[in-house]
Amino acid sequence: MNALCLPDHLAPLLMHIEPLLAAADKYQLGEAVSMDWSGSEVVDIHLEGTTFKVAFNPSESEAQGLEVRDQWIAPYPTLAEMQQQVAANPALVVCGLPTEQGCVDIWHHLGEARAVYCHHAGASEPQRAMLLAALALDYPLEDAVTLSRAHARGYLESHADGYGETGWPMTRALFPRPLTANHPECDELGWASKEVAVSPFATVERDKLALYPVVDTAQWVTRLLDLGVKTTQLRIKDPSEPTLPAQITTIVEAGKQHGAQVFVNDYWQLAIDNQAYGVHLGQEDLETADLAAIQQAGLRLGLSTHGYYEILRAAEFAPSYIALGHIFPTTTKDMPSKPQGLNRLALYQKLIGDAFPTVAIGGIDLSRAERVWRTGVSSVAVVRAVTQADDPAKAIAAFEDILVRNPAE
Ligand SMILES: Cc1ncc(COP(=O)(O)OP(=O)(O)O)c(N)n1
Ligand SMILES: Cc1ncsc1CCOP(=O)(O)O
Ligand SMILES: [Mg+2]
Repeated sequence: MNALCLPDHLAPLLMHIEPLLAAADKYQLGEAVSMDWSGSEVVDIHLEGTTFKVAFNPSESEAQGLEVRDQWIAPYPTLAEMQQQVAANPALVVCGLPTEQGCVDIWHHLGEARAVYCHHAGASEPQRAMLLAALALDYPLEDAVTLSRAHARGYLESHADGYGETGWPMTRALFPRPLTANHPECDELGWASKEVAVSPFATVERDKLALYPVVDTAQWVTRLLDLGVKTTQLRIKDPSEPTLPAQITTIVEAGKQHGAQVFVNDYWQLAIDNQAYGVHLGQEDLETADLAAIQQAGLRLGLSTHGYYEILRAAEFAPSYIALGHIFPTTTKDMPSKPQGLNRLALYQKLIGDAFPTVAIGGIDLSRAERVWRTGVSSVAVVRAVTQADDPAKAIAAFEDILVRNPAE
């Protein structure tokens, strides 16, 4: 069991944290969290044998663990200053930095600062409460910060007009927007972004997007197309594979002949050169791949995500689909993040709604497909469930029987 221990001076947060933990329990969003009192001046969070500390606005002598700055007195520091400070200090978390028209939350990610921005900050105690509850539920910091802003806004709205959300935040409009080059106010705010702005990507045909096998040879792709699969991906992880360019040429041609949506994983330049149907990229590719070139060449773009912040960040680039993973444990790929599980998946799907098609991936087999499909995702991507099936044709047919959308939906 995880534990969240509050110091006495934060006792007023209890009335906000308890309903959040109750909601997390109801939606089964993670391990149960027990509440306790901290012997120190700061918050202690115990997760699977590790403990870390969170301090709000600590003085230099108190600083230990995460240092959350959320109280601001004019004149406020500039966003550019705070971006630099957070980039240099992995422990610093900036919440609700006031700007001319809103507020910014900033945290450290691999030597850089990342941020979300919105026009209305919401209420501060619910914001702190969600930050702590989400950390105790083992959400990564970026998701805890993002959720905490959404909850702060939902809480305030619910008290202003009775229509907001006091429980777990679900409505996209409450969530802040990541500051990327695609945010219209990015330059005006003085946020230095590494990516370039890009127009929306070409769309996919949703009715061809139910089963999405991901395979590692062109031979597999052509075999799947012959079996009637309408969406698939070539995922060869060795960039020095000598047959890579030829395999990409083969699958692009085969996809066209079959009227299928064939994606190329990773190799966006070869995908453009071959006028592929689409390319699938990961989060780390967003800063290095030439997204504008992919978009201008008319290729579809699928993006991997692993939580709230990454979903919102991916949405800023208006991709052709958003992949959500990994849902269950997998042996196909080493994953730095934890499996999301079906309940978190259902909430991500609700957040995205109809804005983008979604693809669930990771550890999905025939026994789990129906429960995944019921969350409302647009597609189910599988590796082993097809490539290691005794009879892949039979497995594909069985998936297709499950992945059927009711026409009324
Ligand atoms: C449909 C789909 N979803 C997720 C992934 C994973 O992409 P990525 O995070 O870039 O990791 P690699 O596949 O490159 O190892 C995917 N390929 N397809
Ligand atoms: C490529 C990838 N990205 C996230 S999980 C995964 C592998 C999924 O493989 P499997 O369906 O065999 O678990
Ligand atoms: Mg990749």
